[in-house]
Amino acid sequence: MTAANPVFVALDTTEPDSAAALARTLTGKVGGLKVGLEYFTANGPAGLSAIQDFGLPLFIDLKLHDIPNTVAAAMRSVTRLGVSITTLHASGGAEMIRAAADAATETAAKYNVIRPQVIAVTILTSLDQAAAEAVGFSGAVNDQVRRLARLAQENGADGIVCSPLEIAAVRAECGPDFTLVVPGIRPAWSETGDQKRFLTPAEARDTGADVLVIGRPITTAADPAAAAARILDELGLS
Ligand SMILES: O=c1ccn([C@@H]2O[C@H](COP(=O)(O)O)[C@@H](O)[C@H]2O)c(=O)[nH]1
Repeated sequence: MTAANPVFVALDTTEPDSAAALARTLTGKVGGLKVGLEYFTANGPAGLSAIQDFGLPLFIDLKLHDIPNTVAAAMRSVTRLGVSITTLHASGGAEMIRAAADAATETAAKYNVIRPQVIAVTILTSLDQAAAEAVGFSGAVNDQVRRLARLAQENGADGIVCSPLEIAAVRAECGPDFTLVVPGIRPAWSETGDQKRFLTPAEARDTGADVLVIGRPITTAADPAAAAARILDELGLS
């Protein structure tokens, strides 16, 4: 039996037609679709209609970060969209994470919709050690990510976003059932761009990532379907 495809493609565009075209061409080659701030601020919830008929789980990466009351209210709205995964920032604190997780649970039950996995972003993969220190994360990034992962887990988050470099530390801290969503994925043949903490798809998967978030190596390739197929091949899933 073929293992489940862990690749969620990041459809970072403002255009529903472009997102739908990519989703169409990548169906069968990716395990899920992710849209984030770029898409959601341009199109709102209505924009999801362009990508929800491909039979693939949807991940809305909103990285909520505000006071608990505000984030809980936003999480109620996100939950009603019926998506599989959504995000908030772990640095919003224990009370904020707990309020969001509870809001997702209550809203899913009330409207009989799928409860999204509530996933806490630890330290953005675009930050290297120096940049993380400059925003106040003192000490090794690895240790700070592990600390935030524990905070998220203790307050009801289903998992975290971390870079591939922290997977082993977080697994050791949080156990096998905590979902690790991992961007900062760069095949050896792709450009790194603004990602500072990255590994290849196979390295990240083999270290224990559950979800591999991959955008530009696929979406800006001359042939996105071929790029996705090449990644699947490297993962031994083709
Ligand atoms: O720490 C984080 C959190 C989220 N992301 C998101 O993942 C994708 C990565 O896209 P690439 O084109 O493969 O770099 C993008 O949507 C980010 O918003 C992240 O990269 N790092």
